[in-house]
Amino acid sequence: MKHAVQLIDVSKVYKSGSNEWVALRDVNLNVEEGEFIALVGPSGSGKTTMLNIIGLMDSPTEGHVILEGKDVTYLSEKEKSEFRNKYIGYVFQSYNLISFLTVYQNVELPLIISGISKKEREKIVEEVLNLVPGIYELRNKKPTQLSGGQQQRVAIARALVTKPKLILADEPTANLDVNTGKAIVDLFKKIKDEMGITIVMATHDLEMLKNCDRIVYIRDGKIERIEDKL
Ligand SMILES: Nc1ncnc2c1ncn2[C@@H]1O[C@H](COP(=O)(O)OP(=O)(O)OP(=O)(O)O)[C@@H](O)[C@H]1O
Repeated sequence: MKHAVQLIDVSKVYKSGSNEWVALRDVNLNVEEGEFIALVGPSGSGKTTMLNIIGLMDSPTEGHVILEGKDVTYLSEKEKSEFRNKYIGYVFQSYNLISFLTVYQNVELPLIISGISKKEREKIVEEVLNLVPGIYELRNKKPTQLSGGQQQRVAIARALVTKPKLILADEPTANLDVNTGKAIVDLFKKIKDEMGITIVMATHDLEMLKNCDRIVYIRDGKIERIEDKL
């Protein structure tokens, strides 16, 4: 099976003045296409740094990032941004929706950035609003009028609208109560099983962990162990 993501000897050192902080050290990881990987580790262990490096939002200090079989470590900022728009969807803990845009406009935005025509955008946004349960009827509302679970479903719709091959998610259920969180877990299950999208997610949510394929335990910037789920 083809690898969706490969990290080869990846290290990340943050420098501020004369201080250095090693956030990742010699990380090696292969993620297969269609796989759901959960990153688990204590606060400050390097999960977000790893997601940012896989998502081309941050560069490694050493090592290589291979996405879709292509070494993307040294692409220019413009090339990285094109790659991100085409290939990757992001879901954050705090939803990161734009407050002055409606649900519809939030979901539409990545398509505007990708230069898709208005007619085509209408078709795709309609499709995605129907694909994610319970948000079509909210399409004219603003994010502040929605519950946390509804906002997260809109954020997931926004991540799906460009038909990414990879979804990166950082603690997507951390701000939600158990029942609302379960709807998000079901949605990620659907994204994996029905859409075949590769998922890499930092999470401590037990319901989410039940649905992933492998759990990668991270401590002090290193992969401590990888657990296969049966
Ligand atoms: N821009 C930065 N500059 C300096 N240090 C940073 C920066 N970003 C992260 N770090 C440090 O790198 C380490 C790893 O941070 P990271 O956010 O990846 O951890 P995490 O596992 O995602 O933690 P949490 O679960 O709390 O979000 C932390 O010690 C953090 O303080």
